[in-house]
Amino acid sequence: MAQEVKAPKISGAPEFGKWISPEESVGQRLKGKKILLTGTTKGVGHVAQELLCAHGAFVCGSGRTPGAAAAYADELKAKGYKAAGFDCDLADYEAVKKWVAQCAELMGGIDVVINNASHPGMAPFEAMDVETWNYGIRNELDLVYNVCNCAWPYLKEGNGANIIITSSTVGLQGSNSPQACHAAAKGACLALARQLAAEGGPFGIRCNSVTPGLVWTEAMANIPKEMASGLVAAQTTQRAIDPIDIAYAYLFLASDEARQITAANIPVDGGCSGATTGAMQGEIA
Ligand SMILES: NC(=O)C1=CN([C@@H]2O[C@H](COP(=O)(O)OP(=O)(O)OC[C@H]3O[C@@H](n4cnc5c(N)ncnc54)[C@H](O)[C@@H]3O)[C@@H](O)[C@H]2O)C=CC1
Ligand SMILES: C[C@H](CCC(=O)O)[C@H]1CC[C@H]2[C@@H]3[C@H](O)C[C@@H]4CC(=O)CC[C@]4(C)[C@H]3CC[C@]12C
Repeated sequence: MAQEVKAPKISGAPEFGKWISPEESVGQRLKGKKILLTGTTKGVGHVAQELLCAHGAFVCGSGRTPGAAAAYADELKAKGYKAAGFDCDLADYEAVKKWVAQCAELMGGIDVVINNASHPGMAPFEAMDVETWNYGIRNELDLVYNVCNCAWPYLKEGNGANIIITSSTVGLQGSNSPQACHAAAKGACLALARQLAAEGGPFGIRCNSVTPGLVWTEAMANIPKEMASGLVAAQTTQRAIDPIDIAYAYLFLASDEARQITAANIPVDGGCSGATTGAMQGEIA
């Protein structure tokens, strides 16, 4: 049964005035922000949790390996940052509801939700069985619904509230990698981000997406060298994308610097989605 929706927060004449001044923002771009960040035990999320903490945020992370997210958060706390980490299978709605409530209680609310965690089901389409498809939808799309739906009531009370959904260049364009489910789920993430921006606007909630190209995380270490150079050659920047490049996009979109940016997508793909170098993208088996 759908719950009753409270009246929108914003109506009537615009309020003019400054939220931040340039000197105030130096080194404190996320001062006081309370951030939920999914998937912090490795890859982009691991780098992003430290970067966002370093810019003044309190960041609560999550992981599937028991104890891993908490252990990493302890390392960040030892550096003087405000961080926490909990075990949570984000594909399990009830587990997410508990995780979100735990984090909201710990931080005293939630201002930002960054849907970074994801795990694709990969196979050539003709060989993609229903289990692989359902696994990918559960772990690339359903988990975004779970986290955003559970966090929504807290965001309505948040300060400069916003959601970031991490998609992929494959959500924008097909590729020669065997990833039909990954493409479908990441394309749906783009549509969901625009819709949540529309429904969140009256409640002061922004929503944006990020579409990374190939990011050189630990998981990519065993990609054959000729394939790796093929993938980078397809980027106009001709430089491998580092996990921190995605984390910088999170930092900007989460901050009040992006207060007038919503329903937007930021490609962090070395130029792949906007221009071609003529070089072929290598196929990732
Ligand atoms: N690495 C790449 O080349 C690209 C990555 N992306 C996207 O960027 C985001 C981050 O990617 P990476 O850091 O490379 O991923 P990763 O595989 O290194 O890390 C993903 C994290 O999410 C967690 N996770 C996955 N499913 C989960 C679940 N059901 N419950 C709890 N935790 C779960 C994993 O345990 C892991 O900690 C993902 O959304 C990915 O789809 C998009 C395009 C390219
Ligand atoms: C094989 C990777 C998943 C490994 C795993 O965790 O099981 C895929 C994770 C992200 C994918 C890449 C991403 O979607 C961006 C690129 C999209 C594109 O157009 C070319 C293929 C990608 C490099 C794509 C390849 C598969 C991943 C690395």
